[in-house]
Amino acid sequence: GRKPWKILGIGEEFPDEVPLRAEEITIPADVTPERVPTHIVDYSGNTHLICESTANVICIVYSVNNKKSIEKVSLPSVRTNNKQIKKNIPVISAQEVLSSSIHSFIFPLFPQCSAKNLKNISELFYYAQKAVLHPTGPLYCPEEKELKPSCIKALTRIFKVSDLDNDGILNDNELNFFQRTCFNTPLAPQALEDVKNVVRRNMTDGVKDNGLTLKGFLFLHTLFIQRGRHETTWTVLRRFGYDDDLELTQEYLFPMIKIPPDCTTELNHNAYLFLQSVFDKHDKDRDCALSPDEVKDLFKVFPYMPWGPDVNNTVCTNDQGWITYQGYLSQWTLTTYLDVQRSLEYLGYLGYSIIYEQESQAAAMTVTRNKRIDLQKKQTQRSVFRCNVLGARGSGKSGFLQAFLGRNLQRQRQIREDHKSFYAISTTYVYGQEKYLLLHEVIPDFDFLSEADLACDVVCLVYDVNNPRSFEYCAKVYKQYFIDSKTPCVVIAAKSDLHEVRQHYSLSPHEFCRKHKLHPKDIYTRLTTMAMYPHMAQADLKNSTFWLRASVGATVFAVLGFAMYRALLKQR
Ligand SMILES: Nc1nc2c(ncn2[C@@H]2O[C@H](COP(=O)(O)OP(=O)(O)OP(=O)(O)O)[C@@H](O)[C@H]2O)c(=O)[nH]1
Ligand SMILES: [Ca+2]
Ligand SMILES: [Ca+2]
Ligand SMILES: [Mg+2]
Ligand SMILES: [Mg+2]
Repeated sequence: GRKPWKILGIGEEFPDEVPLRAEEITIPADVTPERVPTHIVDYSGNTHLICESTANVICIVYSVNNKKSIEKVSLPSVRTNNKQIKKNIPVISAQEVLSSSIHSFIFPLFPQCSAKNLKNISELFYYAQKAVLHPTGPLYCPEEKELKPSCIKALTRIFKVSDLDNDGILNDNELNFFQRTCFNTPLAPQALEDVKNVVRRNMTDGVKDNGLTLKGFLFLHTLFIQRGRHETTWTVLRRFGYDDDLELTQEYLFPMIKIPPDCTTELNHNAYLFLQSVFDKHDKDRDCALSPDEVKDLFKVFPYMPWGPDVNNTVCTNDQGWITYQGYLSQWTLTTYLDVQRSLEYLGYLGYSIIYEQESQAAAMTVTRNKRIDLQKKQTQRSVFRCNVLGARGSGKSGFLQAFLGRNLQRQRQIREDHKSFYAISTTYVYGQEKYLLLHEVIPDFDFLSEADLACDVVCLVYDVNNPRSFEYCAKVYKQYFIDSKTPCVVIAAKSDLHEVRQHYSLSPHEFCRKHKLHPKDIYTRLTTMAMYPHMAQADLKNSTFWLRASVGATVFAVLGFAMYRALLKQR
C-alpha cells in the first residue's frame, strides 16, 4: 500500500551529449527489493533543478577516480545550492554504498557492490530505497555515535516484552522466540553463540548468565546501525508496532472491532492466560499480590501509568491494600467491559498479539451475543454482569460496593476522598460457575439519569433505614425508570445496624416489596444470578423486585468477609 516514490539522480555524466533532464524511468514494484514502485529522474549535474523536485531520496553519483566530480556534487554544495531541499530528504552517495557493505553475522549479507563502475546498479537503488524506508535519522545520532533516546525507549520496551520471565536477561529460548517473531527464522545455535561473543568482546556486562542483558541488546542494535544494517532494527521496531516516528501505530493499538448494540465485551480465555503470565512474571515474591514496585515494573512498557489509586478501591486487595491476582484480573475485566478500546491499547503495550502470535490485539476479545437473544433463549455465555446501584445521597451505596470487596466500615473510612471509586468488581459463583459482578454506583441526580446510568443487567435500589427521606428516592426511581423495564430490581435496606425509622413515603418499604418474598443467602451471588437469568426473576417475582436488609457492621464483617450482609425478609 505504499505510494510510489521518486529517486533523483544528480551527477557528472560521461556521455558527451546528455539531455538536461532525462525522461523518468519507473521500476515496477515487483522487481525492486522493497516492493515499492520507483521513479528515477536523472538530473545530470544540474543541481538547481532539484528545487522543483518532490524526491524522496537523492542519489549522488560520481566517479571515484575523478576528484572534480566528487567536489562538484559533494553534499555541502548540493545543500548550499539548493536551500529548498527538504531537510528530511535522505541523500546517499556511491561512497556510502561501498562503506555499507561490511561483513555481518546474523542476517543475510548484501552482495558486494562496485561503486567504481556501478555494475550492480540495483544495489544503489536498494540503498536509495532503504534510506527512505528505513531512515537512520530517528534511530541514531551519528555525531554522538549512539542510539537516540526515543529509540532506546522503544528497544527497552521490546526487550522487556521479550524477557518472558522478567529476569533482565534474554536467554536462548527468549532470543530464539524474539528472532522467530521478528525474522520468521530460528537462530542456529552457533549464530546465537556468535552474537553473544560479539557482545562479550565489546563490553563486560552485555552478556550475563549466558544471556543478553538490556545493555547488550542495545549494543547489538547500535552495531547493526553502525554497519549499515539499520533495516534490521527497523524490522524489530515495526514488528513490535512502531511507526517511522517510533510511536506505536494506531492499527497496532486500536485494531478495528465491531460492537453491535446490546452486546458487551469480555476477554477470552487466551487473553486471561496471557494476563496471568504477565502477572506471574511481575509477582517476584510470589505473594499473589502486586506491591507498588511490582505494579510500577509491570507498567514500565506503558507510556504512562494507566492505573490510579482508585483501582485499589475498585478491586480486591490484600491486607496491605495491594491488588491481588484476583483483583488484577477483575480490573482488566472491568476495563474491557467499560472501554474496550482502552483494553486493546493496554494489551498492545504488553505485546499480547506478538507474544501470543495473534493477528491483532482484537483477538483477545469476545463480543457477546445480543442481550435480547440471551433473554429469548433464556441462557447466556456471558461472564460479566453489571449491576447499577442507585440511592439517595448518603444512603450507603459506596458502603455496599466496598463491602463486596470485603471491606468493613472501619476500613472504608480510611479511603481518601480522591481515591474513591464508583465501581467495584469481583467474582461470585453462580451454580458453580465463576462470574464477574460489576457494581456501579450511580451519582444520585434524579433528573439526570442517563441511558448509561440505566443500562445494566440488574439494579440495586439502596435506602438508609436510619434516614426517613431515603426510601422515597428508591420508590421514585423505580416507578419512573424501571417499573416497565425488563431489568430486574432489588431494594436494599442499608445500615440495618442502625435504628430503623419510619420512611416518609405512602408505602413502607415492606409494603412496596411485599409480594416478593425472597431469602437470598448471599446478596452478591443473588445479584449475579438475577443478572444472568432475568427471566427467572421475572417468573419468581411479578415486579422483579425484592427487599433486602443489609448490615455493614464492622464486627459482622470480621468473620466471613462480605457475608455480613444479612438478607432478611421482614414479615409482618
Ligand atoms: N452504621 C452504618 N453506617 C454506614 C453503613 N454504610 C454506610 N455508612 C455510613 O454512611 C455514610 C454514607 O455512606 P456511603 O456509603 O458513603 O453512602 P453513599 O450512598 O455512597 O453516599 P454518596 O456517594 O454521597 O451519595 C458514611 O459515613 C458511611 O460510613 C452501615 O451499614 N452502617
Ligand atoms: Ca529472561
Ligand atoms: Ca508480589
Ligand atoms: Mg544521465
Ligand atoms: Mg458514594
